[in-house]
Amino acid sequence: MKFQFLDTVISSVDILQNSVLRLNTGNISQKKSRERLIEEHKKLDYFGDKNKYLVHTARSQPNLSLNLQHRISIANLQIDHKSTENFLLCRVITKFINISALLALVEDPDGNVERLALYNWTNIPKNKVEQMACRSIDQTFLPVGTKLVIKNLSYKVAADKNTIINSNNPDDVIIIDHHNDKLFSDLIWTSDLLVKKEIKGKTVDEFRCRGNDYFASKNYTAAIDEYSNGIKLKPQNGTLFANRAEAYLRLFQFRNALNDAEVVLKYEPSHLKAAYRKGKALCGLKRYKEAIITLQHLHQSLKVSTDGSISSIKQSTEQLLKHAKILDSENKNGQYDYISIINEYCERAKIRKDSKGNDEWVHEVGPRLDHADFLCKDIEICSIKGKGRGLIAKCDIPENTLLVVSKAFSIVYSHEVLGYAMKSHIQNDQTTCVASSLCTGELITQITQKLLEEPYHCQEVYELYNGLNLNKINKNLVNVDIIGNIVKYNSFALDNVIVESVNLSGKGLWILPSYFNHSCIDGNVTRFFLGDLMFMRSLRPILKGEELLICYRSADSSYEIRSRYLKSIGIDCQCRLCKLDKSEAPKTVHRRTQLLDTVEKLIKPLSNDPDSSLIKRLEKTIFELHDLRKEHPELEFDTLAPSKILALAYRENGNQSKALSILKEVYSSYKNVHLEIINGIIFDIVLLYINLKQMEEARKWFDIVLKRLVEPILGKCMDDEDKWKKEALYLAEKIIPALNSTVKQLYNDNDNMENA
Ligand SMILES: C[S@@+](CC[C@H](N)C(=O)[O-])C[C@H]1O[C@@H](n2cnc3c(N)ncnc32)[C@H](O)[C@@H]1O
Repeated sequence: MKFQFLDTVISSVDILQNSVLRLNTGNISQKKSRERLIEEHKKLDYFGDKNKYLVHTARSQPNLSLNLQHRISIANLQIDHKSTENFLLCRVITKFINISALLALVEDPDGNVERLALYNWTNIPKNKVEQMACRSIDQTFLPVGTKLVIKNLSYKVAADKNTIINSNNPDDVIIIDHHNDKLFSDLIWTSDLLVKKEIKGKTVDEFRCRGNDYFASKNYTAAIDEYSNGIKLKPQNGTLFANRAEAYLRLFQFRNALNDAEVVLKYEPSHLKAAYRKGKALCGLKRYKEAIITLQHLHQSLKVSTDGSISSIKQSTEQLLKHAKILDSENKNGQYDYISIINEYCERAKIRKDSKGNDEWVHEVGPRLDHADFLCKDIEICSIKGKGRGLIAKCDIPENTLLVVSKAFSIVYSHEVLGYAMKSHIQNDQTTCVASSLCTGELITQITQKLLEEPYHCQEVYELYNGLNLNKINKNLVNVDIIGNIVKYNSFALDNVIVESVNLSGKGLWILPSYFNHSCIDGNVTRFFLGDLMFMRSLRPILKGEELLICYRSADSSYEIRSRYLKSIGIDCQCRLCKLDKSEAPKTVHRRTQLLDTVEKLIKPLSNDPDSSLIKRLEKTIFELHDLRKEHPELEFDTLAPSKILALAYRENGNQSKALSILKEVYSSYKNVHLEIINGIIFDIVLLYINLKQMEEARKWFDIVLKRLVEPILGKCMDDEDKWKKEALYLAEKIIPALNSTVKQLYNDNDNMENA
C-alpha cells in the first residue's frame, strides 16, 4: 500500500523500515562505535523480509578504471550531498537484511563503519520461470568481506536520526574481486592491521556498567541491550533485571518493565527499587488497584525500616502512591482536578523567549500528561444501522456530563515534526497543510513502532478498523496497511486550546473516542483537548437510547468542503443540514458560491479602512445569503463570519451601538448551536461594552462566554458558584491568555475579583 503525504509517496514497507530502525537503534545522533552498530544491525534481522526475490546481479568489472584521487572516506561524507564524482571503496562487515532496502554495515579502508542501504535490488517475480531463479537475502548475498566500489551515493539522516549511505542504482555498485583488485593492491585496511588481541569475554559487571553508562546518556535501547547481554550470562542477577526494568519504563514499555520487576521480586521479595518499578509499570498499564496494593506494601516496609539511606525511595514511593490513588479515582469516578491538570499542562507546554525575543520550546516534545482514562457507565458501544458501531446512552444523561476521558494512544504535535521555530514563524495555510501531512505520516510510523514494541496492543487498535474481520488476521502481527487505514478513519486533529499564545496543533489516535459517529449539526457531545488528553461531555440533555454524536467537521464550513472530507472517510451524512444542502437547486448553490466569493473579496481589504460603501455591499450580500435559506434560517451558517466582520466595520466607523446590535442578533439566533465562532462573537460584545464603559453589561456577557469556554472542561457549576467562577476564571486565563487584560479591565481591583 502507498501513502501520499503532500507530493511524497511512501510505501507501507518504508514506514515499517523506519519503525524497525527506530526501534532497534538508540535514537542519538552521534557517531556510533563499530561494536554498537553491529549490535544494532543484528537486531534488525528479526524484522528482515525472509521472502525470496529476484535479485539484481552484482557486477564485477574486469577493466574497471577509477581515478583513485576521487576515493572518499566515510568520515568525509557530507549529509544530503550527492557525490557524482567521488566513489567509496568499502568492505561488507555484516550480512544484508531486507527491509524495503538491503541494509548492511560496511567499513572503509580507514576503519570507519557506516550503514549502507541498497535500493532497487530486488523484484517480485512475475512469471514461473523467474520465480525459479528467486533467492533469499542471506549470508550468500554480497557476503561479509566483499569489497565494493559505490558511485553516486548519497549520505542521509535516516528516520532513526542516525546516518546512512544510500545507493539507488545497482549499476553504481561494483564488486572488487580478483579481476580488478589490482587497482587497490597497495591499499592497507586498518582493521586488518589491528592486533587481534585476545578479547577477554566480558563479565556481568562490565555489561552492567556499560548499561549504566548508556542509561546515563539517555540511550535506553542500548542500555537494555547491555543489561540483556549480562542477563544471558547470569540469569539470576537481580540488579540487571531491576536496571532493565527502569530502562523499559523510560521507553514507556510497561509490560516489559513489569516482567523484569517481577523476576527480581520472585528471587528477592524485599528488593525496594523493583517493587517501586513494579508499581510504576502497573500504573502505566492502567492497573491502578494492583499498583496501589504494591505501593502500599512497599510503603509499609519502608516505614518500619530504620535504614537511613532509603529516604529518597521513601519519598518517591509516597508520591507515586498518592499519584496512583489519584489515577484510580479519575478512572473509577471521573474525578479530575482540572486546576492541577491545567497547571501541569502549562508547565509541559512551556515556551520561553530566547535572547532575540523569539519563542522557544523549553520542551521540544509534548505535552503528554499522566492521567487516567474514564468511561461513564451510562454509555455503551452498540451496533448502529448503516454506521458500524457507535455509542448509545443507557439512560437519560444530563447536560454537561463527563462521558469519556481518554489519553492518546499516540500523538504527534506539529512542532515535533516541523520544529517550533518554523511552525511559529512561517504560520500560514501551507505550513498548516505540510504540518498536517507530516503529522499523519509520523503518527502511522509511531503507532507501528509502538505495536512492534508491544504487540499486545494490536488487538485494541485493529478493532478500530471498521469492517475488518479480526478472525482472519493475525492480531499480533504488525500491519502498516491496517494502521494507515485506522489513522485515516479514526485520527483526530487537535483543534483547540491556546496556552501562552501557543497554538498547539497535531494529530493523534484516541481509542474510545474513535467509536463516536458524526453529525454535522446534531452532535450532542463536545470534545476538548488538553495536550494528549481528550475530555468529552454531553452538550445537552441526552435521552436513553439516543446515539452520542460528535462533529468531525464544523457545520459552518461549506457543504463542498464538509462533504468532500466526509466522503473521503466513507460517510454519506444524513443529518438535516446535509439533507438540505443536497436538496438545493443548482441555481441556488451557484448563487451562494458567487455571494461567498464576493464576501471574500470584500473583507480582504477591510483591515485597512472600512468605508460606508463597503459596509453597504457587505450588508447587501449578507441579506441575500440569508434570503437563499429563508425557509430554514436555523440551518443558515454562511452569514456568521461576514456578520462578525460587518460589526467590526461599523465599530471602525465609530458606530458602536450598531456593531453591538448586529452581534447580539447573531448571538440570539445561534446561541444554541455549538460553533466556535459564537464564542468569538460574544467576546466582541464584551469588548464593545468595555469601550462604551458599560462595565455591568460587559461583565454579564463575559460570564456567558466564560461558561461556554470553561464548562466543557470543568462541567456545570453545581453548588458553590463563587468557587466555580474563581476556578473558571483561572482556567480561562490559562487557556486563552488574551483574556488576561480583559479580566483586569472588568474586575480592575482585587475587591472586584473577590466579588466576581
Ligand atoms: C471514527 S469511526 C466511528 C466508529 C465506527 N462507526 C466504527 O464502527 O468503528 C468513523 C467511521 O464511522 C462511520 N460513520 C461515522 N459517522 C457516520 C455517519 N454519520 N453516517 C454513516 N457512517 C458514519 C463511517 O464508516 C466512518 O468511516
